[in-house]
Amino acid sequence: MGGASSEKTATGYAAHDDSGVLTLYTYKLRQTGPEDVLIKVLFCGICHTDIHQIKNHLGMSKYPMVPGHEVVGEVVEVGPEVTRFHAGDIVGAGVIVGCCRNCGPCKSNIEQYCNKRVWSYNDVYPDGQPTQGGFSSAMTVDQKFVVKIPSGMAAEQAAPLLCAGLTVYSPLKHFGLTGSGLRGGILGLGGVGHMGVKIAKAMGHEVTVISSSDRKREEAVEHLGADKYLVSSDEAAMAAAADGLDYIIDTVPVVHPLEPYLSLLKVDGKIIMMGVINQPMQFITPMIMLGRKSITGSFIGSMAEAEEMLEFCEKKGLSSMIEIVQFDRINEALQRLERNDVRYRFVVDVAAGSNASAASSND
Ligand SMILES: NC(=O)C1=CN([C@@H]2O[C@H](COP(=O)(O)OP(=O)(O)OC[C@H]3O[C@@H](n4cnc5c(N)ncnc54)[C@H](OP(=O)(O)O)[C@@H]3O)[C@@H](O)[C@H]2O)C=CC1
Ligand SMILES: O=C/C=C/c1ccc(O)c(O)c1
Ligand SMILES: [Zn+2]
Ligand SMILES: [Zn+2]
Repeated sequence: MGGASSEKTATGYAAHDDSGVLTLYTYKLRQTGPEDVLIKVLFCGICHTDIHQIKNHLGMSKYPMVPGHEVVGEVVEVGPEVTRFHAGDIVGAGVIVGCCRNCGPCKSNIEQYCNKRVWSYNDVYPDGQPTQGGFSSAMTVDQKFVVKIPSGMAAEQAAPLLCAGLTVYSPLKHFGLTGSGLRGGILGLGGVGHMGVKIAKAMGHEVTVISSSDRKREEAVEHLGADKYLVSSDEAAMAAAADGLDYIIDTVPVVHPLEPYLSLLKVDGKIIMMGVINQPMQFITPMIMLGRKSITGSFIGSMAEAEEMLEFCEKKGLSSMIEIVQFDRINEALQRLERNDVRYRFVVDVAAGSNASAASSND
């Protein structure tokens, strides 16, 4: 590996079109700037958003695209103005790698809501260079968007916390839903949903999983600690559970009716939409008026919340439930995730499958 100014390359798995298939791709890494951290990727979780982006569900995909935004790696080089990280540190990076630093959200430390946010992939830096994500041997990330992984946490277990964990922690904090004794619902028991169960339980909530099938019942109760399990098509069970929940975290990634879930909320209850759904959704207004209910949304979390969430998980001994995937089996994992066949997050073992050392330098 060369010095901070040498040109480096990384090798990752990239989508080249919307077919869903990733193939190996070598590209130029952004130069390690004064505030940048060069990370050798160790593990990267696979989020359903990666499928949305690879398959162009949002109509904004640019190829070649190296996805992956639940990144854990080892710092191998830092720019001269980096104060918070050193070579050898185990760190994480997530969905956002840049923001304007001047707007209202940036000044309020909720930079995920900056309109000039830079996404970790499928985006460009202000200089026009494409961003590429964590299904790759290396990433260069501004120190503002890097977090330290607590020393007691296994790197592979930490990866899903950087998107899935943060995505549930942030709205629970923001909407004041942290008190013990609250009754929470988790709609859709996938990567985000399973972290929802774990984090809500750790906050002392009574947690109901609402799933599309009975297949995950035993695991949800026995392994994740859910208190109740509802199958959304079981009309009698849904009716019996009406008016019982303070909030529902809705992680379903496709269009679905909202009325059955609004019915489960108490007066003043909230449904917090997480799924990225690029089609209109419907509800009739009495469903929210007659109960002062809210339909709201939330987008990942801030870097400050990411640090807080990692501390919370460390303190409570929380980790994710994962299936490790070899780097060259990434396409199989993507197909299984799309078929709803994962318990509960795939994490790609990037370092074991990267021939390239972190980043190759050509000087
Ligand atoms: N707002 C934000 O900041 C973030 C948004 N997201 C978005 O949240 C959504 C969920 O992400 P993630 O948890 O990674 O996804 P997963 O695929 O891991 O989980 C989604 C769950 O939804 C349920 N489901 C119902 N219908 C379908 C369907 N047709 N296809 C697949 N799943 C279905 C399944 O649960 P069950 O079997 O229990 O029914 C499934 O496990 C995605 O749209 C993702 O883009 C993700 C991270 C951050
Ligand atoms: O997985 C994290 C990203 C979530 C996301 C939310 C909203 C949106 O428009 C996206 O493109 C991604
Ligand atoms: Zn994600
Ligand atoms: Zn901003």
